Amino acid sequence: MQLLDGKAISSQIKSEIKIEVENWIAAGGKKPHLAAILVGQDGASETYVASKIRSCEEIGFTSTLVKFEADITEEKLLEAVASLNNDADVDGFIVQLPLPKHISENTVMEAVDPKKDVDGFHPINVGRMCKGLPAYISATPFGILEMLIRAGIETSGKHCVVIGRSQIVGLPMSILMQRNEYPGNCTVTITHSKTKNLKEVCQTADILIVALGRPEFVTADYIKEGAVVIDVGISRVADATKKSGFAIKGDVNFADVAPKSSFITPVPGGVGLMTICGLLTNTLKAARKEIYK
Ligand SMILES: NC(=O)C1=CN([C@@H]2O[C@H](COP(=O)(O)OP(=O)(O)OC[C@H]3O[C@@H](n4cnc5c(N)ncnc54)[C@H](OP(=O)(O)O)[C@@H]3O)[C@@H](O)[C@H]2O)C=CC1
Ligand SMILES: Nc1nc(=O)c2c([nH]1)NC[C@@H]1CN(c3ccc(C(=O)N[C@@H](CCC(=O)O)C(=O)O)cc3)C=[N+]21
Repeated sequence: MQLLDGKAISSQIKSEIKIEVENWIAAGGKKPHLAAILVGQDGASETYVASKIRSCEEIGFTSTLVKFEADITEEKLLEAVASLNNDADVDGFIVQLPLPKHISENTVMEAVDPKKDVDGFHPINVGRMCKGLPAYISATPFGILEMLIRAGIETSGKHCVVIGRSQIVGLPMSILMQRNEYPGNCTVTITHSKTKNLKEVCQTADILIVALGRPEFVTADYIKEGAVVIDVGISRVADATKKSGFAIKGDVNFADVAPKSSFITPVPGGVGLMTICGLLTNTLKAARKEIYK
């Protein structure tokens, strides 16, 4: 078993981005500026925001957090989106998901200017990604691809099973893993809550990507000997021994699964840190106008 160490890989990527930023600024470019809108309280989102702000400071980006109470109207939220769209200093921004039930996530995602959509959630970016055109690739799938590349994991001809079909992780991940390029060329199976015999399907995976949002759901009996296991899950679970009162758990029971895997990501210290790198990379691309002029 080899650990896919998100901490080591992400700190390498961040130091590379930091140099890029310094060169960009030395050449007269402006400091990249990433903003986030956070509505209400969600454990995974708060974890993400805290981690993102720290990273922006480390690599020399400006970061802004815009916070609203959970009872904000959709109209007011759309106004906030429009104001970031029109703010010339902001290169890219994200609206943290999930949003409260009374707000349509699709309406909000479509309101974000595709040029500033560093989450890659706007239909234009999703469509361009599907067609293999230059696009912002959502940060988590992007981070996972980067991890596979940096660990030199072979993907061609492998069976990749993805648990979860969400717009933010499962779906884009599945599309990327089947593309005719490295990392990709997998035979992909997308699974979800209506999938029958999930365990048996997972047992045929050479690469298993787990994003369902249930702490420690995947156990050793789901795993083929030697599989690559990518754990995307982030859940806060009550833990009285921690100062914060909670521990962060993935969707994979690490202790159980690790001995059977060839490569495995830990949580924390795995995919989450790579997501941040994906977001920072997209923001640098936005500042340098690499995808859209
Ligand atoms: N590390 C990181 O950077 C990130 C972590 N996350 C974390 O990843 C997890 C998943 O997030 P997200 O994709 O947004 O979650 P969603 O809740 O949007 O999607 C979950 C998916 O899992 C499927 N699912 C739920 N229960 C089961 C089950 N018992 N068996 C099979 N499939 C099931 C759902 O099926 P159906 O479609 O039928 O409902 C759905 O497709 C969460 O813990 C989240 O916090 C998310 C983003 C980034
Ligand atoms: N519009 C939008 N885009 C997202 O990409 C998005 C979102 N909304 N909503 C919430 C989920 C969750 N998510 C995380 C990303 C990184 C960490 C992360 O950095 N985790 C670290 C730190 C954990 C810790 O603080 O201990 C780790 O796993 O090691 C966590 C969670 C992005 N998401």
